Amino acid sequence: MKIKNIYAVYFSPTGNTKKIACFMAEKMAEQLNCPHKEISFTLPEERNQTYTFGPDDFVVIASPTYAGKLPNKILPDFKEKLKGDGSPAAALVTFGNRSFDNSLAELCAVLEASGFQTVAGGAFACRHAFTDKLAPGRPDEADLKELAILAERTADKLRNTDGIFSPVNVDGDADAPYYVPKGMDGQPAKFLKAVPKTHEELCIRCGACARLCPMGSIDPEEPGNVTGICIKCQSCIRGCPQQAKYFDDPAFLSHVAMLEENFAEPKKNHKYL
Ligand SMILES: Cc1cc2nc3c(=O)[nH]c(=O)nc-3n(C[C@H](O)[C@H](O)[C@H](O)COP(=O)(O)O)c2cc1C
Repeated sequence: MKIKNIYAVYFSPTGNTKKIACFMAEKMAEQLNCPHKEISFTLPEERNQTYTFGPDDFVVIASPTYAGKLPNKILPDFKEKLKGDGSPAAALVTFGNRSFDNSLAELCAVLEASGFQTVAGGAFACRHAFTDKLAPGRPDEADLKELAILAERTADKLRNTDGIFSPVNVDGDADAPYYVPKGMDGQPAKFLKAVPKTHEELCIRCGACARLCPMGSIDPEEPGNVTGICIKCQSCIRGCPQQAKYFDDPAFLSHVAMLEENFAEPKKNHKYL
């Protein structure tokens, strides 16, 4: 089949998923000799509109893994705002070196239900949003090389098929429950209500945290005020030029310590065609 446009669509609060999605789209565009565009699905205003793709668009759709699945507060947008018309798609997830569990299976199921044909899938280990000690520096050159090969093989699959694909078969169960985060004591770590704090003496009121928050939950006038839901994505923490944001919730910190203790061994990427 002939592809006319390639899109990279990503939800990516701390940048890893964007990197993976855009790299795959760029490589696919080189392979198939067509233009590529990126669509960020990260900020509230970016998730307000519906994106509809045609049968000769190839769409790379990428999400981070949160608690072993797709981020639950973004799931409704993934389901309702992305529409395909038999559009071939690559489903990609990133994960922070613990496990992608069921996120890729869930993404594939959502895309198939929304009119996409999943022709390729991938789960790529990336630096954990919570800590630089898990998968530090990833995605690195070796990861991108693997992704380039996946792009090459996906392009071959598109060239050699008439436009009808059976859904890609990935690991995981789309209907499985969320992973329950544990603390250092092995017990569930309950930090659902934790919100980022602000070192007022460092904050220069630049508004970066408010602009970057995917939930629009930070008051731009008073960045110490969290006015809505916090999904713990770490966008404000990593995007603050003053390092003025932090989490001090004991259950959250205990979960991060548990991850650092038990999930430091580098994980491999998974690719599906
Ligand atoms: C709230 C939250 C939950 C996460 N849950 C998992 C998980 O279950 N397994 C895992 O390996 N990584 C997990 N991670 C790590 C992210 O999947 C990883 O850092 C991802 O690459 C972040 O994508 P981004 O840089 O595009 O924001 C989680 C991160 C956050 C913020």
